[in-house]
Amino acid sequence: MGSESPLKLPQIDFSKADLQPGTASWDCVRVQVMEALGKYGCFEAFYDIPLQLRKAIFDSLEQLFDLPLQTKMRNSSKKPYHGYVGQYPQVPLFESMGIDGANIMEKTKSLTEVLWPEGNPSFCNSVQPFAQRVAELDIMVRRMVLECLGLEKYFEEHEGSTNYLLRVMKYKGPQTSDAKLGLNAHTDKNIVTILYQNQVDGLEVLTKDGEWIGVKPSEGSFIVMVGDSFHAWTNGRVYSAFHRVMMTGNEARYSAGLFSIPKAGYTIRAPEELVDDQHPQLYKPFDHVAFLGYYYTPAGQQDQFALKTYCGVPE
Ligand SMILES: O=C(O)CCC(=O)C(=O)O
Ligand SMILES: [Fe+2]
Repeated sequence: MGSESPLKLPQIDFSKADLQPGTASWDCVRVQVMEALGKYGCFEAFYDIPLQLRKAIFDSLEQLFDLPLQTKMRNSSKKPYHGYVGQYPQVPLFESMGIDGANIMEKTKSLTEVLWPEGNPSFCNSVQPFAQRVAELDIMVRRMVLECLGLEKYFEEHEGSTNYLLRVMKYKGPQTSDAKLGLNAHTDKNIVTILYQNQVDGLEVLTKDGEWIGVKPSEGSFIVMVGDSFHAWTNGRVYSAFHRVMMTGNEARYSAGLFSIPKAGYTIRAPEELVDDQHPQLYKPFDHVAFLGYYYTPAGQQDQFALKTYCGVPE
């Protein structure tokens, strides 16, 4: 089925002022989160970000992608997919820039200086607060999942084991009403991804039943999505969904994804509480950086089930 499918992602309201652990509204949201992430691997979150910041972030993205290619390419990184990525013949509409540690002002500032040696305070002053605010949502979601699994004792370890990468994307409009591939179908490899987009839709999510849902977030809402590492850590209790971007029309789509990513040296291992006869262990413990070593080989890039190939436990 195409993106005309009437299916919709679950919508969850995080905009209540008192959404704190231990409150009745927290417990109510947490049940919805667990249900959505178990079933779809993602949901739409209503979450307040000041209107001014929302506008500023898209102004910053436009400025960034309008820079000359040579300038954008100055953001190179040893870590795969953390620097500038684009100009791929298979996905000609797509380009993306990684902002490693975007929630930390020093880090965002140093990338800003690479791109704009003359300075660009409005860029840091939109990107850093945006990433910080979205990181708070990431933490809430992860805490809720751990609580639902009765594993809150692991929360601090879990929280301390990740870094944030803000990856911002531009997809050119294909100038046609035929849907063109913006980004290949994939599952994210990290813990949790939180996506925010402008008014141009294009994201599609594959359900467990094999139907593509066209995602049409309301203005100002976010898409929260589980990555393979969280799926593995929970021994499958949360699902990591395939998703892709399909583009039509003339307008450019801008999106920003905050990725929580396991730190190098942290072994992802499902806690013993989550492994039993009904729930046999799905993956052997693995190091995320080593796994990416496989994923970014030519074979890994062709492999839709890279994590399973890399460390899946045979049934
Ligand atoms: O642009 C989007 O909405 C999706 C991007 C995405 O899936 C990714 O960067 O992993
Ligand atoms: Fe993705």
